[in-house]
Amino acid sequence: MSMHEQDAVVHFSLIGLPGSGKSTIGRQLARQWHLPFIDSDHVIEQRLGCTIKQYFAEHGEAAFRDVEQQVLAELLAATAPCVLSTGGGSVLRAANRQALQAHSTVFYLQSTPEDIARRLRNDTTRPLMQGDDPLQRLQELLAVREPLYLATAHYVVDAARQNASQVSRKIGMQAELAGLLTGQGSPGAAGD
Ligand SMILES: Nc1ncnc2c1ncn2[C@@H]1O[C@H](COP(=O)(O)OP(=O)(O)OP(=O)(O)O)[C@@H](O)[C@H]1O
Ligand SMILES: O=C(O)C1=C[C@@H](O)[C@@H](O)[C@H](O)C1
Ligand SMILES: [Mg+2]
Repeated sequence: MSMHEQDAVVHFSLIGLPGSGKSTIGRQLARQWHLPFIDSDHVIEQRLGCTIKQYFAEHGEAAFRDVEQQVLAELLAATAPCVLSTGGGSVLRAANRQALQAHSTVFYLQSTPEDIARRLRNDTTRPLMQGDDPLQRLQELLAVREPLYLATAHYVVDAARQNASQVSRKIGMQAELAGLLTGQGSPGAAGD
């Protein structure tokens, strides 16, 4: 889909595997671009009144995906532009893929399971990462999701073996080159 097919209010959204840096980099971009930062996982937890991990344990993944779809639709329909970091599984539902593409410029943070597993080796918060073999889990997730991330993204960003600031800078340059930042304040002015 080309940019002119999108609605007038265009958010910037980040998609990618759990641990690929969506929340970290989204926060940095929002600061650079003087836009509000919204993390859909955070909004979901506020709405649920518990952590996503607890909700998964009590209600299962399908119930979580229903809430996620509802929250994403609401956030993407909002009239003020923002930087939106999504949950790692946001692309699993076609309705989410369509909403993300139609209402935002989508950046896929493409990383490797090896990189992410190293980064998350001490993490205990991500429900899908708590098995015996997180690397294998990430490889399985990538096999299912990579085609969906690629089909949803307007831009694919190589985020492997680079720190978050490097990735943010790269996205900033890409957005500037593509003329996506008109009216968004001065990119890079806030530093990173
Ligand atoms: N490019 C990077 N290089 C090194 N560490 C990073 C990078 N991006 C993020 N991190 C670190 O990796 C961890 C996971 O990052 P983050 O929480 O931003 O991922 P996420 O994509 O939002 O994950 P989730 O889908 O589970 O919400 C954090 O500790 C963060 O500081
Ligand atoms: O990859 C996933 O399916 C998930 C990633 C997190 O961001 C959360 O949205 C939740 O833990 C599910
Ligand atoms: Mg996150």
